Amino acid sequence: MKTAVVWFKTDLRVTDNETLVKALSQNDAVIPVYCIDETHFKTTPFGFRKTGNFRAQFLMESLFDLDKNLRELGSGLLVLSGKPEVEIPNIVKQYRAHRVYAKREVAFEEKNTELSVQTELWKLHCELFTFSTSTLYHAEDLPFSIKDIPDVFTDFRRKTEKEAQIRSVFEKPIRIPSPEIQPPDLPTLSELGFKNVKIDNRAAIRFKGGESEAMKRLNHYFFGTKSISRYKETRNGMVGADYSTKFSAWLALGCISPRFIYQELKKYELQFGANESTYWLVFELLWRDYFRFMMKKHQSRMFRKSGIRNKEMATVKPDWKLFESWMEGQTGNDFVDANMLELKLTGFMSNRGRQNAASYLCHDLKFDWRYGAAYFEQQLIDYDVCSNWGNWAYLAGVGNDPRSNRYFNIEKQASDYDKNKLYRNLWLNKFDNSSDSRK
Ligand SMILES: Cc1cc2nc3c(=O)[nH]c(=O)nc-3n(C[C@H](O)[C@H](O)[C@H](O)COP(=O)(O)OP(=O)(O)OC[C@H]3O[C@@H](n4cnc5c(N)ncnc54)[C@H](O)[C@@H]3O)c2cc1C
Repeated sequence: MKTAVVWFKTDLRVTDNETLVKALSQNDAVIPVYCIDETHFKTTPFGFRKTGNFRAQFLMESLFDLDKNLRELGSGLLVLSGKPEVEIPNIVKQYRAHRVYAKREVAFEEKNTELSVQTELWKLHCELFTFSTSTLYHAEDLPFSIKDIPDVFTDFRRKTEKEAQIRSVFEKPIRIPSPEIQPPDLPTLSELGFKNVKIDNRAAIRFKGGESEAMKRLNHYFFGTKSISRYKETRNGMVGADYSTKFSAWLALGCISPRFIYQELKKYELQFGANESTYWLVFELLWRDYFRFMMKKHQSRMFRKSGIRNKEMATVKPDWKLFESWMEGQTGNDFVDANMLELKLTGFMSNRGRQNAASYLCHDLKFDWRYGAAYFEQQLIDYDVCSNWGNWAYLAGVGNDPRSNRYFNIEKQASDYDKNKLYRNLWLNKFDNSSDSRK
């Protein structure tokens, strides 16, 4: 009897999960496993936690939902805590598994963890099989080798759209043969060292983790409200649930795949018509792909202060009081402050807000951009290593931007995108908006 471990990471779904499907087709039984990696909850060299409470909560909800979905297919999720390079081999030994299947990583730390696990598995004569499962276009289908991918997005997009095809999705398995798996005992936020998350009733959306919630959000945005047909005009908005898709948090943890979104988008277009807005979502998902491919191409250079351009940025000696005022939304610039408060109190900020808040830190305060990226890493509910560090480097002027200085004139941005101060008034008023805490 051939038994394999499926090691879930940021692919917390059963639909369109090639890793799971391949493990099922090549083995008699599989053991779905998630390891709560202790390093993900440590403090980084920049002084922030790698994961903050909003994402921790979202992760636990996603694991709960994945277990439920796996159980409906006859299996369940085995949840471990510790170091993957210790915990995954232990499970392999316990179940005498001969293979481990997992998502393929591209970023520096994640890749190192993957390699450490692989090294330990080799000692047990167990092989690690990995699959690229998080992009719209598969890396192998691109019209360039990774090292030749253009460093300018438009060049990448045009050629890719012209010459590559998007693969179809992997259907959800019908049944998962597994040994009996006890329901997981997920840690509470306080066990992970966090206070309970408080819901601010001004939050654009109540993000709840898991594939089931991701599907609900997609159906709401596409077929329920048809908001997708207006996306191109509304996507720069800042107030409310439906100015943009809000798919990011579910995409970041892999509760939904970009190819599944694409498949549903095509269904929607057949039924209700295609327009510039429906296309624009593909355009944005291509940005997401792009930062992942850039990470694969440039690796640890994506995290350097001088970035992939090896460009020295003129920064000032760190003034931590100033940095704190930025984090706390107390710089005195009302547009930046409103955005930073939204991030602090909800774990989310619009794309327009992120661009302005990042530009302000890099170009107005002349702060080392990596501190901003590290704070976002802690704080964002939708943190994705490639999208976060890639966008930050881009805005700091050391990344993939062909323009030499992407400076945002914040006053102009505020009057263009928040003309009637609706957004600023929402976040800068003084009364307490936090409501009940959730368990
Ligand atoms: C400084 C900075 C940091 C960022 N950090 C992250 C991050 O950690 N995680 C993350 O998912 N996005 C990040 N983004 C990109 C973008 O701001 C968010 O994806 C978006 O605001 C999420 O809201 P949405 O899902 O409603 O987006 P929508 O406008 O509905 O876009 C749909 C999807 O397209 C993708 N997308 C859109 N814009 C971008 C972009 N510029 N780069 C990469 N993907 C994009 C996202 O997956 C998003 O969910 C960052 C942008 C900036 C400027």
